[in-house]
Formats: sequence, C-alpha cells, structure tokens
Amino acid sequence: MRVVIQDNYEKMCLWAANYIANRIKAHNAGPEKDRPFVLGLPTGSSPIGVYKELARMNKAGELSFANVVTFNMDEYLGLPHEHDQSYWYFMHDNFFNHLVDMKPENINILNGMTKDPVKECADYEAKIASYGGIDLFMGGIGVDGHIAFNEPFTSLASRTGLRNLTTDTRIVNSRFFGNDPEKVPSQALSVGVGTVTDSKEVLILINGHNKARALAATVEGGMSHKWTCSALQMHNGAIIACDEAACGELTVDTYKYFLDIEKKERL
Ligand SMILES: N[C@@H]1[C@@H](O)[C@H](O)[C@@H](COP(=O)(O)O)O[C@@H]1O
Repeated sequence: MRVVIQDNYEKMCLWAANYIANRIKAHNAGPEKDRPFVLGLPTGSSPIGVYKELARMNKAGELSFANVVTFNMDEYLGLPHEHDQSYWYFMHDNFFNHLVDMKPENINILNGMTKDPVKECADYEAKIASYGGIDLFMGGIGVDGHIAFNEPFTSLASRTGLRNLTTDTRIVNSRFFGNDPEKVPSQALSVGVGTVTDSKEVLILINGHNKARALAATVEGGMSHKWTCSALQMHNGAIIACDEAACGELTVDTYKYFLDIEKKERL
C-alpha cells in the first residue's frame, strides 16, 4: 500500500487529480488506447477538489475524457435523478456538467429508482466486466471506514448490491438533508468491497480530523470486516492520498515511514 501524505486538503486533491490525469494520458498513449479507460468514481465532500481540478484540466485542453468510461460507487435507493441529494445529481453538478468532451453514454450510475435492485446490481457488475474491469477506482471513506456504502461487517468479498445504512451513517449524512437523519434514505445500491478491490488500481482519499481513526484502521489495523476499508491491504495497487489532519491516529513511526518512502524516486 502507498500512503501519500499531503500538507492539506487542496494539495491532496491536486496530487490525486494529477495521478488520475497521468493514468488516463498514459492509457491513451499506450497499446490499449483502442479500448476506453475505465474510471470508478465516488461522491461526498472528499473528491470535490479533485473534480474541480480534473474539470479545469479538461477545459484547458490538457486532459480529454472522450475515451473514458465511468462507474460510480453508489446511489441512494428511492431518490430520482433530479433530487438534489441523489448521487446522479451530485455527479453532474460537481463534475460531468463541467467536462467538455465526456460522452453521456459513457457515464454509469446505479439507478436508485429501479423496481428490481437485484437485476440492476447484477447488470452493473456485468457491464463493468464487459469493459474488462475497472482500471482505476477513486473512492472516499466514511468515518466508520466504509467504502462506497459497505458498512461495517459487510463481507470483504461483497459484490454490487442493496445495502442497509447504519444509523451512524444516516446521522453523518443528515448534514445534506436538513440535519434530519430520518430524511436520509435508509437503503442504497452500492458496489461491493470485492468490486472495488478487483480494480487494477484503487485510490482512496482520506482527509480531515474526523477520518483519523478510519485512516489508522485502513493502514495499521488488522484486516477486518469491521473496517471494510482494511480490505485494501490485500490489494496490490492501493494508494491512500491523505492530508495531515487525517494522520492524527497514526503511530509516529508509520507516519515517518510513509513520508520517507514517498521521497524516494518511483519507477
Ligand atoms: N456513500 C458515500 C461514500 O462513498 C463516501 O466515501 C462517504 C464519505 O463522504 P465524505 O467525503 O463527504 O466524507 O460518504 C458516503 O457515505
């Protein structure tokens, strides 16, 4: 696992946006350029700065999304696209509407209004597989370490499916629903932990003091379904991009190790 510690949120986002841009450019210049680059994407406050920077690069002509297919992590069950807290709305408002060459048919987001969640989720997995899997999955995590909506004790082998949200998560997310946890949907559709870890690369953003326990569990804790983020320890290409504020629960030697090793030149 790589842990890239940046001074603050802004620098973390710039680092992550550059990493993603370089991966897309390398793909488009390489032997696999005839197939699209498949990018997994999250919602939440963590990726907003990354989306801003990627959109800036795109508008400036530095990065094209014409050959990119996206798959989003999750969606609330029962919220239509036009609901301002649906993840469909979030993604268009914060990212897709700001890109000049993203093809709408290349955007994949689970349909929270489906009448058949089982089929919706099976079709999503099949569509990801039809592209040969996800090249790079960017994600965030919840304060309890959940990846996408894979709450504590979700199987680390889970696939895309229907999830019940914990009271904790509904309380945390109530800040977007007039501070009323009851207004937060109680279920969501979500890619599984296994769907994320099957990706060739995984890049997780962890920032802010409130994520300090989750960062420590991801990096230093034992692998456990109690912290679904800890599954990344079994992934061969996992990168955590974090800010100083999130490092408060790391032991000093872990913190120093990652600062030191990241100074070394990478092939
Ligand atoms: N389902 C989403 C997660 O995918 C996201 O990672 C998490 C963290 O959000 P934030 O980045 O706002 O802390 O929020 C929600 O629970």
